[in-house]
Amino acid sequence: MESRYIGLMSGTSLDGIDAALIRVDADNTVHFEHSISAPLSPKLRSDILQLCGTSHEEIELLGRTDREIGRVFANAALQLCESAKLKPADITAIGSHGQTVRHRPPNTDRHHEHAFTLQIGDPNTISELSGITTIADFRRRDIAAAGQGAPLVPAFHAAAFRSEAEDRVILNIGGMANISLVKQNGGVEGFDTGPGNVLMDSWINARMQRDFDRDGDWAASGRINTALLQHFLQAPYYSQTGPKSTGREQFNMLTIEESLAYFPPIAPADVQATLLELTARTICDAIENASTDLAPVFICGGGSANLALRSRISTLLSKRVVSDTNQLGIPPDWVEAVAFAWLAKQTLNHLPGNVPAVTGANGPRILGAIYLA
Ligand SMILES: Nc1ncnc2c1ncn2[C@@H]1O[C@H](COP(=O)(O)OP(=O)(O)OP(=O)(O)O)[C@@H](O)[C@H]1O
Ligand SMILES: CC(=O)N[C@H]1[C@@H]2OC[C@@H](O2)[C@@H](O)[C@@H]1O[C@H](C)C(=O)O
Repeated sequence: MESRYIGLMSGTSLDGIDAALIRVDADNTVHFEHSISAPLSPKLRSDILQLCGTSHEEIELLGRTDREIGRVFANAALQLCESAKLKPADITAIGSHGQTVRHRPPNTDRHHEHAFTLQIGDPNTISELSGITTIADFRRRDIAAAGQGAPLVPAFHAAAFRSEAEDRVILNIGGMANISLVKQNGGVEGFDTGPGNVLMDSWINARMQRDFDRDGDWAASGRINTALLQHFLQAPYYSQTGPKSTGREQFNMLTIEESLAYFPPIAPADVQATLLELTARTICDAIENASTDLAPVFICGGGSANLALRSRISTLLSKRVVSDTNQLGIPPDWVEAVAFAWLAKQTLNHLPGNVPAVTGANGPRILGAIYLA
């Protein structure tokens, strides 16, 4: 029997809520059917940013924002149903990623007993207001099993994008960037490579009050500062081996400013050009190390629309075919939300959603909790 799921995602970039509708056939084939994006109000965006920072936090703001995100996520799900001419009763479940406000995975200075990750967007509220069973809190079970809690999309990439003819690299460029190496033999590897759009977004926001550098035009107008690039590349994250995951805690405006303090003033456009080069280089180095047999690369996430970044990635990976997930049937902007719709299906069917080889968890785990309608 076929069933329908909704995936709700608000990522590190804070550019809005992505809501995607999938249909899953009796043979488990996933079809991307419909999508909408819903904005975050300036007030909610600024509250979330405050919670992502390490100062001025308070339980009141956390509790209030958790409920507010629950409300806007529920509305996004209802709007998606309306737009797809479906009733809430037609949807088996929502998979809600929520909004990450802190990600402290286990790593060299934090053992798994002290690791935690926090995604907010109250699933009780989503279930109550939408009338749709909601599955949420996907990452914390993996952390409890000594995993990174991220990235979680590799299991979906393997289920949806595997080819029997070739290995494939799926590159997601969101706020952070992550790769999945989907092997033709059924295996999958993956990790966060480091910054995706987050550093370029932060810099243009600080200097030009724009949310992002459209098409990478500003970066393309500047020149790469080699010394600054080398300085950025020394961040320990890039040379760490996986399992590894990261977030705004490690890559943010403060980390840019700390590096700039070592140098005489650098033209802002040159800084942007250098940040784009850093992003492209760290992504491509990670791909070359993970996949030595020139597997083709399929890009997804908002960064796939950054023409200058895409062109630089294609140049650095010139021996490979680089395209995007449109070639695989899902438009780049919707892969993450679709992945959380699919993860909801996994949980509802008591199937694991993590890949222990990716996250480092002690074993496969059924992720999240179910909030019945
Ligand atoms: N035309 C464009 N030119 C340049 N950058 C773009 C363009 N369109 C989108 N982007 C970038 O994509 C970002 C949004 O990407 P996306 O929605 O994948 O992020 P996200 O949901 O926060 O992802 P994640 O959860 O993986 O961090 C924007 O902040 C911007 O940097
Ligand atoms: C903690 C968290 O929210 N991480 C996100 C973020 O955005 C990209 C990268 O960092 C990845 O680790 C993850 O998202 C995707 C959806 C994942 O879990 O696969």
